[in-house]
Amino acid sequence: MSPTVRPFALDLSTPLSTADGEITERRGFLVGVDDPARGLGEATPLPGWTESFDACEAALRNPPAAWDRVDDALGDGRPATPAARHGYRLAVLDAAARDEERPLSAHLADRGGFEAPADTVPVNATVGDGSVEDTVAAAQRAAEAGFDTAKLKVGARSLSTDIDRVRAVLDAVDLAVRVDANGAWDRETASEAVEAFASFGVEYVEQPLPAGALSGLAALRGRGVGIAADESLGEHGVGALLAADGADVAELKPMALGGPDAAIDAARRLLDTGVDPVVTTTIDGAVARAAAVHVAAAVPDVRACGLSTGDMLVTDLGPDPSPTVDGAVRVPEGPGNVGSSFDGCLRD
Ligand SMILES: O=C(O)CCC(=O)c1ccccc1C(=O)O
Ligand SMILES: [Mg+2]
Repeated sequence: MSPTVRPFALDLSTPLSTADGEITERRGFLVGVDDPARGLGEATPLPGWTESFDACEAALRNPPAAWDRVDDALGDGRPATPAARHGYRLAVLDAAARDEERPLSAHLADRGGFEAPADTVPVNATVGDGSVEDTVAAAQRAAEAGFDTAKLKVGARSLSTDIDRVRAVLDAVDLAVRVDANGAWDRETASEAVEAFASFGVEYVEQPLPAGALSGLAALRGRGVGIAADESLGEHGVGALLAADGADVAELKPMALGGPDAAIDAARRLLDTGVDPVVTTTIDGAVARAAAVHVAAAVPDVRACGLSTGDMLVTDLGPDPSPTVDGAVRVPEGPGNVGSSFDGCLRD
């Protein structure tokens, strides 16, 4: 049966500025199914990372039969419409967990063969591109709010300016710092960046090279700073990333991978191969953020995740089910993804 599909649009209070452009608004769909219970999902496409808004809607209105073959969430790489699959599969998984009267995190932990899920997940503050002064000010606010880790967007300015930004933050605040270049650098610049950031004790450098450069990423490893894959994972899939030995850390975005189940299956394979998964949103609404928190909670001893993104939105789909307190998010207690707090949101 086709799911119920309702569009929404959410503005960001300040655009998130990255080397790959600015994110200013998020448009997507709430998705409802009622088998075996009432389940709610969210599909929030981010073109470049997922299909377009229109392709997402078309897929949701006519869901491919393959989405119901639940044992193969990863398929042979990226699904054609990952955000639509996410919305649909989240609704189905929510319904299943509600039927089992347990939180989605417990359902997902079982699926991954993991122990009992965590109650809280450590998170990083997300700091967009900006001047040295603005970057330090944002890092100071993060430290005061209780974060232990900040992720700084780099790659939009010259490397020497980014190095100044990172050094200024490390001098000003007591935070672990990771940086995300969103694929901006060529091999030579990436090599220089890795050398500099290793000498500062940066935790990891995310996507220093364009998505296609798996062997380039592999060549940057072992130089004193971690290498994280993000866009590369979306483009090539977990199997190819592992085969290339491309990363120490892999960013799992359930919305871009095709669902919470796909993200858990990816986490399982990464952990089995010694790569650390980090779970992040694509700046989603409250329903998909909560689902990403459940995914992260199911991953044993997960590193700080990119899940503290709700504050970037001016309005949201409802009350925040997983607010950030002291650098961690609380996992919604369920049952299902967000308990009963969004019940009725698809009714007129
Ligand atoms: O990881 C985070 O801190 C937040 C998520 C984030 O940075 C992001 C959000 C939307 C699109 C791409 C990215 C990214 O990690 O590159
Ligand atoms: Mg990234």
